[in-house]
Amino acid sequence: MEVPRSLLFLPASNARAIEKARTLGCDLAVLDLEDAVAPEMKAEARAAAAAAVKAGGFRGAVAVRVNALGTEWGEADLAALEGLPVDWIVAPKVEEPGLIDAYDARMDEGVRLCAMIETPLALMHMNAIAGAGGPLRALMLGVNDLAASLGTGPSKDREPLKPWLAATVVAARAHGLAAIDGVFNGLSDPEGLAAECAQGRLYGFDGKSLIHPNQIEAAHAAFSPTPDEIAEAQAIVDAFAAPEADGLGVIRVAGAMVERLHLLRAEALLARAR
Ligand SMILES: CC(C)(COP(=O)(O)OP(=O)(O)OC[C@H]1O[C@@H](n2cnc3c(N)ncnc32)[C@H](O)[C@@H]1OP(=O)(O)O)[C@@H](O)C(=O)NCCC(=O)NCCSC(=O)C[C@H](O)C(=O)O
Ligand SMILES: [Mg+2]
Repeated sequence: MEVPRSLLFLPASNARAIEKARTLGCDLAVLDLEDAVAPEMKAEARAAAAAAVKAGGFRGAVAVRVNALGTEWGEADLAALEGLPVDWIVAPKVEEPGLIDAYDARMDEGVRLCAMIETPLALMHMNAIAGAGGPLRALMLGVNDLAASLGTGPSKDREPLKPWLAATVVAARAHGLAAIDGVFNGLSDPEGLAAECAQGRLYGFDGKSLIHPNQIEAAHAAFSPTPDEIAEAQAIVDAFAAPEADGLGVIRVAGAMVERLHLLRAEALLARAR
């Protein structure tokens, strides 16, 4: 599975943004039907998202964030995507593992599901949600809704959200899912964005959700393996491939102890770099 590094949200009601998204290098364009679309525009946005997915032309993969099942729009959003070449469906505010089955029953075979974790109840149920199986392939933290529902105060480095950044990565890793970091709301704060992308990578996230085209490059810089990481991983692979490493579980590489678990990690990093 290709894990996206950059997931660019755009309101499906914004035709110009859809056109623009087709020209951009984001790994995944997420046509939003939920919070970026006003209630009176929901039906129009749904039709626009379906038409855009059908027409294609995106450089990367394409997703639709539907309204939650249980809202007055959720069922119709999913029905409108039936038979269309959508790569991912993003499900907002998932709070119960049973919901994953409900999405599964309404999704075409082969379409991947990304569950958004953005409420206190979701945090409490995260292990069960992540382990629900079916089409679920990723967890995405919804930091705006989460901060609002937790009542956290403003903080430069996301101090109050740190336990939940880590918990999301833990739940994703425990069940073999991709972990996607939340959005950065600043539109003209490249340093803040770079710092937050780096923080997400440090916590173990695979990619970041974005809100503006000018955020794509920072996500790619943070979530792609660096030349140093590639060189280090290649050195580990080469060292274990050497005849003298035959039958050894632990060796010395560049002055450090390296075990076979590091070999697996190095191989995964090289695969991601390719
Ligand atoms: C935030 C914005 C409303 C800002 O829009 P605007 O001021 O119009 O941006 P610019 O003038 O700088 O735009 C320059 C050009 O780029 C295009 N554009 C802008 N944003 C996007 C985008 N997201 N995707 C594609 N293209 C975009 C403009 O059309 C201009 O194009 P052109 O005229 O051809 O030069 C706007 O950026 C925006 O709507 N962003 C997305 C908002 C969104 O989808 N929000 C929902 C998800 S975020 C969230 O809440 C996650 C989660 O649920 C949580 O709880 O945390
Ligand atoms: Mg949200």
